[in-house]
Amino acid sequence: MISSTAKVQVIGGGLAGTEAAWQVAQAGIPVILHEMRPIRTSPAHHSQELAELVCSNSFGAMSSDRAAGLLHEELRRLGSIIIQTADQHAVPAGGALAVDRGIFSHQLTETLSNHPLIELKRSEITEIPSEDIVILATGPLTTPSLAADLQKFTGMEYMSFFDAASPIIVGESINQDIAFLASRYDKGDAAYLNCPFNKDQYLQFREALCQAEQAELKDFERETAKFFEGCLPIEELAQRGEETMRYGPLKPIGLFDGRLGDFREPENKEKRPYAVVQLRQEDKQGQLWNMVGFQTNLKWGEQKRVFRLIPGLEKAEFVRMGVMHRNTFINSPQLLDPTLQFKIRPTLLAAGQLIGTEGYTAATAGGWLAGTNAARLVLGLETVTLPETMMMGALFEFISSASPKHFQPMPPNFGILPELTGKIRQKRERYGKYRDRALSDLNEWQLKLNNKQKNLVILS
Ligand SMILES: Cc1cc2nc3c(=O)[nH]c(=O)nc-3n(C[C@H](O)[C@H](O)[C@H](O)COP(=O)(O)OP(=O)(O)OC[C@H]3O[C@@H](n4cnc5c(N)ncnc54)[C@H](O)[C@@H]3O)c2cc1C
Repeated sequence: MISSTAKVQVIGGGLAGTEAAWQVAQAGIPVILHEMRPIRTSPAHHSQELAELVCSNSFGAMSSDRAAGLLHEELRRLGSIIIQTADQHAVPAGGALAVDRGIFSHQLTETLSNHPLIELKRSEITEIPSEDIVILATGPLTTPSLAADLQKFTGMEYMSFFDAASPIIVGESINQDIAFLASRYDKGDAAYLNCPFNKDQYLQFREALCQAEQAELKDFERETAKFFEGCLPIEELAQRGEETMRYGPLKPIGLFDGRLGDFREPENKEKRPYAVVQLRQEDKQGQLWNMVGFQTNLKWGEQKRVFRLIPGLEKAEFVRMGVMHRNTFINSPQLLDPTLQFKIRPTLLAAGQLIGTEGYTAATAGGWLAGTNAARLVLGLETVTLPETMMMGALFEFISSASPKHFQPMPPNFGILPELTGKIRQKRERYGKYRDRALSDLNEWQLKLNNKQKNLVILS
């Protein structure tokens, strides 16, 4: 039962919903945040904490000359609780903003639970509340009953693709006589554990991956199975060709075991690995490591058998196995305004992967915008779109990993500029131009936003 006194309700306590609820509360407005876990869990989540990171623990490149880094910086300046908390609990990740996921999510849960204007309710919402200002942030694994109600409300079919998560390994079970610490091109700290293959080992491993048994997809899923090109299962990559993994997650370039000498010395050339599996630190203590780019749909027993063929992982103990599942999203360009309000009901907003944005940082940016606009609706203020520079950041983060077909579901101004699809080099050049004026534009925009808000808060 939904309280009739609530002004704003946020459904879903993932990255988008957590950010959205915080922005509403920080604007001085009471908000109910509905999160179904642990009453009901999803196929990808493992805890009952808010803002759980379901696969990698990385928010992407940190540097503000990269799309993700620019978005981080913009969100930081806009008071994002997600980015602020990520900064506090960062772990070494060679130029990326990666976090200790357990502490990160736990602290966000505590922070939101202790906010006097946030009421955290642990229950599944099965219908879109008809009253109040509502933000839908239930993510790619929105429960079937709410999804059915949303479909009824919009009158539109969902879109979907398949996505997968990588396994996590106990650090002590990794053979560190074989695995070596290094970041690619020695950038930043030596933050990754790298498991090196020679050519024979690589070919055997690929063969085992191609032969391994996959978990069953349901019939209707098999028919429609479209993978997300930025997050392909490792066995799918293995099947695409002998070299595919070596140009993808097993890329050896820039990685050398310093214990073997200086990589610049010609006699050490043949000691360079043929392929490398990278492990990224999961927690501050370095007790857990996730397998970078090892999303998989193999049966769990097969994952253990095949991944233990990786040099250094012969005795690996897994605390989490890889999983694959269907992601659902709505046709945002048709349904939403760039303010993330539904065209047919402006008091209903949506954010996060449910609207087709991909990645932790883009979900956070959408949550920030939906929360800001929900607050502005309560305050009687005009709703806003993301500043152009931030849209560019969102766009570029999104396209750096997505295939063109996934642009479609993004709302018009939240990262869709059709002329920018494809052609990575061209995108990068254009991005450079935007980056240069990004942060100063943001300051101006923020000032305008604050002034408007201040005036109206005083008036109301
Ligand atoms: C398996 C998988 C792997 C991924 N890997 C990565 C990655 O490595 N890096 C990256 O940047 N991005 C990754 N993504 C994408 C990224 O997770 C999402 O973009 C981001 O988490 C989306 O945030 P969100 O808030 O929209 O959804 P979520 O984080 O999924 O949050 C939605 C929340 O809503 C809750 N919920 C659902 N239905 C209901 C309901 N009816 N009532 C109440 N609560 C409900 C869920 O329990 C959940 O807590 C991955 C996604 C998946 C699914």
